[in-house]
Amino acid sequence: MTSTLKISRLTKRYDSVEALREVSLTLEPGMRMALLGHNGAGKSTMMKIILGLIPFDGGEVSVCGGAPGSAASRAQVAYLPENAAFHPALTGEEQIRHYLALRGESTAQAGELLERVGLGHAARRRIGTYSKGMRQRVGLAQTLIGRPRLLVLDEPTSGLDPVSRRDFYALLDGLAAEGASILLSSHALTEVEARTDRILILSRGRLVASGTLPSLRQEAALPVTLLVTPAEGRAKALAAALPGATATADGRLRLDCPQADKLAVLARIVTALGPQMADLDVIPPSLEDIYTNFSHRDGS
Ligand SMILES: Nc1ncnc2c1ncn2[C@@H]1O[C@H](COP(=O)(O)OP(=O)(O)OP(=O)(O)O)[C@@H](O)[C@H]1O
Repeated sequence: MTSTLKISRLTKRYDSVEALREVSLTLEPGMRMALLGHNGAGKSTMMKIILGLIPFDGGEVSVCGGAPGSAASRAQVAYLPENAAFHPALTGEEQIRHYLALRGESTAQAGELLERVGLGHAARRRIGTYSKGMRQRVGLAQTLIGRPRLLVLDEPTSGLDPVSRRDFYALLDGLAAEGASILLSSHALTEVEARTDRILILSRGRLVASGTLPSLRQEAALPVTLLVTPAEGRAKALAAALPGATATADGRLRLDCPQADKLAVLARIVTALGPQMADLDVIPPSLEDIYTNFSHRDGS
């Protein structure tokens, strides 16, 4: 299987700023990858290099088998900038027809593309009357032109409401299922946690973590939280039996334990204290916890 994107030991400097330092990653067909990092971590720089918009200083980059910015790779890559700007006087359909013409594609597909992103009903309205979410969908429709193999999306859901975000990710899921690779940057960790397959964390230009969520959880070795709800009238007895636990505002008991001890601790609690409990929740570390952990390891 040919990787859609292969980057090895990529380094980029802007004068005195080292924006990327020896960053490596591989993106396979059908994979949805999230690029996370603080402001100035190097995410946009990496995207611009992939698109062939700026040169780099060291390492190798192969985009759909070609050099970034080459005609072959450009034909297979789509890009959605964070704040895509469109002509307010054009209708959604006119704008997409324009992009189709630029790409040498049949303009007759405009309606279908807008339908796909949920804008069929507004296709003939001027973009100047669209909401931010609707404009973002025009941008997404534009990225679908020519069935790209790689979609590079810079904070694609910023400013979208929860339902629009869910619809947006559902669309990405469909594209990935058809074999497209997706690289997106985001600061919205909760949605990334649920809707991507691989996570990269950049900090000050260096890749501080990369992998699936379970593998990053393991690597971070953060504790698992057990939340125990006492049975009626058993709160005091339960608190006494769990001396390491702290009381939460909603009357539950919180116990943190190392991931490796989770099953043993659970077995012990359930066997010894089962009748005193009304419920027990096991909460793994969130992507936010993991992100914070790796970012702090880097000293930032
Ligand atoms: N044209 C430029 N000239 C000089 N320095 C630059 C230039 N573009 C980016 N930088 C610097 O390179 C570093 C990485 O910037 P980049 O825009 O890639 O970060 P980012 O992760 O996309 O940040 P954000 O989340 O804020 O969009 C920053 O220190 C930034 O100031």
